[in-house]
Amino acid sequence: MIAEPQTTKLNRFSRTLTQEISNPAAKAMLYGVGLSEDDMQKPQIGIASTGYEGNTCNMHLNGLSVYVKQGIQASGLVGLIFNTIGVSDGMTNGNDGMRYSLPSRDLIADSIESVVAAQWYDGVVTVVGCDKNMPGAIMAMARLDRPGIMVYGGTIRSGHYKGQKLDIVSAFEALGKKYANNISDEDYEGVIKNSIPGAGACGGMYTANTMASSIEAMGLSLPFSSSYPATHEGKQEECKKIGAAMRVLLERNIIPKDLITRKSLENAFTIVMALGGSTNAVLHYLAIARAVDIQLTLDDIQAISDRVPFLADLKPSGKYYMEDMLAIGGVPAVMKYLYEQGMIHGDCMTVTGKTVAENLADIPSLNFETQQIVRPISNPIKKTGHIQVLRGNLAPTGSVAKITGKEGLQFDGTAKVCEHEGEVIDALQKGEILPGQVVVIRNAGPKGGPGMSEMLKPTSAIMGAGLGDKVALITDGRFSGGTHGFVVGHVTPESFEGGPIALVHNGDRITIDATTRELTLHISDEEMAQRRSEWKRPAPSFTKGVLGKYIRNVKSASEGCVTDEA
Ligand SMILES: CC[C@H](C)C(=O)C(=O)O
Ligand SMILES: [Mg+2]
Repeated sequence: MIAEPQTTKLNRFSRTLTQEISNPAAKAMLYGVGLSEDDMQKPQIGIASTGYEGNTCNMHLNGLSVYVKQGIQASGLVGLIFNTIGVSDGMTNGNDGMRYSLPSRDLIADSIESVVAAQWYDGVVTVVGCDKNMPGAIMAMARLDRPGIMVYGGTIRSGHYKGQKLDIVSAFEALGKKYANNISDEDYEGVIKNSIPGAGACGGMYTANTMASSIEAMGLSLPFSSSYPATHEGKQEECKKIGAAMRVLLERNIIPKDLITRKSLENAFTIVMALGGSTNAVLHYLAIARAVDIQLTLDDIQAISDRVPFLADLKPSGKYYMEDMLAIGGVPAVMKYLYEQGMIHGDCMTVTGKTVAENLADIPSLNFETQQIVRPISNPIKKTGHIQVLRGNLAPTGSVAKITGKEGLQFDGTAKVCEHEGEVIDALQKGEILPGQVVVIRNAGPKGGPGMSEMLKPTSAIMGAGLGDKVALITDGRFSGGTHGFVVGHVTPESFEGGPIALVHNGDRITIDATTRELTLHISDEEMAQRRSEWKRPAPSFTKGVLGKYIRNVKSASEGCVTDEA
């Protein structure tokens, strides 16, 4: 019941609290937090920050949220900051804290959805940094039928030590070097002390930068959001512009569901492929698509990989950092190039209120004479995408490989089974990981882990030990964006569900073939059936708390590990 005259149509949701006579206590509380009578007529925007002090990816986000709020207030809207959680992937990779990383994506989504819906905000701005923040924020925005914009906290600057540039992966790979006696104690400490110089998300084309770049391509953040480093003044300017953009979205009632379409998801994945992004993008876009009821499948992602070349010489497998991208025109320049090549759909709407093509109109083109980071399509790093969906008797419902071609396209080897990622480290220290082996890490899936941990520690240790092109690795866990080498993750069904990965024995022959897209365990069907009849489902390692709840709810990696579906 509207009791007071309606002065604006933009407060579609908040007017329930500010205009309806039946919610006097809510209005009283809004006066209590400092709103004026004038403010009661204005649309209210929730500003969700995943800021916290303990993670470099997130340590500056509460500060950025204040700039967002300033821009929102300046645009005649009310901005109200709230916080939600984040888990540091950099700090949890290689330890049991990692079990909480992927579950944190859904916790973030659920908490943003809860606050925005319960508090009747008319729009939402998410200010996010570490890996799971971005997909979590977008999943929440997708569920909420009101305008939303994501602000990425920005990439970190590179660290420096003895004339070399460093990032977080340098610290992980230093461990492999230490095991292989390839680094002095002084340099080991030097790398650790100098890898991370301050605020910003991990600096290569790792998961945070992958998600930020592709979400920008999908149209859910302002152009350049993924390219301004965390400490660049452009980042603060972007925050201040959010208010004006939000006003346009409110006036035209453009909501994330209008922006997340099959075409814009294709744009997102085109950027993931061209830039050599993280395999985690597969999980996250499957989940984002499901949030808007688009049936995106692994085969759709493979189809994009088949037509989009891998072009960018960015870390982990390449030379450059995300901080280097701004100087060549950032993600918009890459998008423009791909748009001109017919690889990006220009007619998708974005949070600027303009289409992709309109946003790109004034963007300078990539200059292939002056920059070496992004190659032309005529001279790609790899003709097709580095992310490949493999199936076969070892992954009947799919797996996701990261194959840049640098280590070849086929690997034939013998299984070295590790029941936990820690066993890889032990085996490396004992010199038991040998050229020609396929390291199999199981019990690492969404239910079995639980939480489908990233295997950055073992893959970095293998790299650091100089075995990157001699050993392959398969797992029902997933990979950090920092992982490179011959690796296959997301093997489904996972071992906890009795997937064939649970039935591999030491010494079995395994073939990984990115040309036929097959993952094969060379045993007979009879032998497979025999082993299956002897297999017993393990007891879940948690029955209560977040992880117990996760084990009961999470879907397979091939379904994006969503937790909100029956
Ligand atoms: C360097 C890797 C980072 C910590 C990560 O977790 C990812 O990219 O997924
Ligand atoms: Mg990660």
